[in-house]
Amino acid sequence: MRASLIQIAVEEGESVESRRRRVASLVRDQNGADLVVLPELWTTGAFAFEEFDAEAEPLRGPTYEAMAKAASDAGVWLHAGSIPERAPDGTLYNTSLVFSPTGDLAASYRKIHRFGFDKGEAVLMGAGRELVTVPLPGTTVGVATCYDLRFPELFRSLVDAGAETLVIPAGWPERRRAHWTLLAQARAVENQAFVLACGTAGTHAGVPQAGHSIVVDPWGEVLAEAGADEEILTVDFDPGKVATTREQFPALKDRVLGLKAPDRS
Ligand SMILES: NC(=O)CCC(=O)C(=O)O
Repeated sequence: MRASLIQIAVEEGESVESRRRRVASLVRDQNGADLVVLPELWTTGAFAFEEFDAEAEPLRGPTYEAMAKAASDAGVWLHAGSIPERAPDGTLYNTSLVFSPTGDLAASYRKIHRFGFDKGEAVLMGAGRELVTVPLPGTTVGVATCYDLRFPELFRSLVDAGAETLVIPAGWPERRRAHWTLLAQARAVENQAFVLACGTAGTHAGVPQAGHSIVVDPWGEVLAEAGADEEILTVDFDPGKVATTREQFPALKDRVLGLKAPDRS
């Protein structure tokens, strides 16, 4: 299976409309890939909180239209990263879109863990509540977004739902780059799954982005890692390695569930 992670530079000098056209063209160029992955909130930038409201779109808005067409032009599965979605009731969500090679929407995922504590995304956007897996030929993809990477129980639930390849669009800052690579490897090792994590490059809203998109195999080996700038990271991997790793080192079967601390009251 060939995956291309498009690590887009999100800079303030470029309009959303021209970035959308540019990204559609980059996706169309990936017609030899099976799966193409884009980062989180690449239209606005994940830290451009002030832009979320003005740039929010309905699920089937301009980014949906452009990405559906790009996926079908290239004939690829496309995880189109996420958009600031405005739901019919007016609530904003950080929503990922996954398209099939015919340009049909295969899945959408509203980010569950919102970043910002008492500001930014955490107060401006609603939280998703649903796990999302997508069956692709040869592997089942589990979907999560950026800050979700810090919550291992989400990934374990995705694995319980059948996920073998974990795809994580992000807008991760340079300041916490060490966490990004460490957590991507941890999620791969503990879940014996591929991790494809695609971040942004550039600086927006004064926050330099980490880049360093990364692909990790179920044994925790880094198959490919991008640098800091805009880059297309292409990797060939064998999805069958998930089954062989889980058979040869069956740690997932040794889970002990339902543990409780003794009641000392
Ligand atoms: N957009 C995000 O979710 C940022 C997450 C982040 O910066 C972190 O977890 O650290």
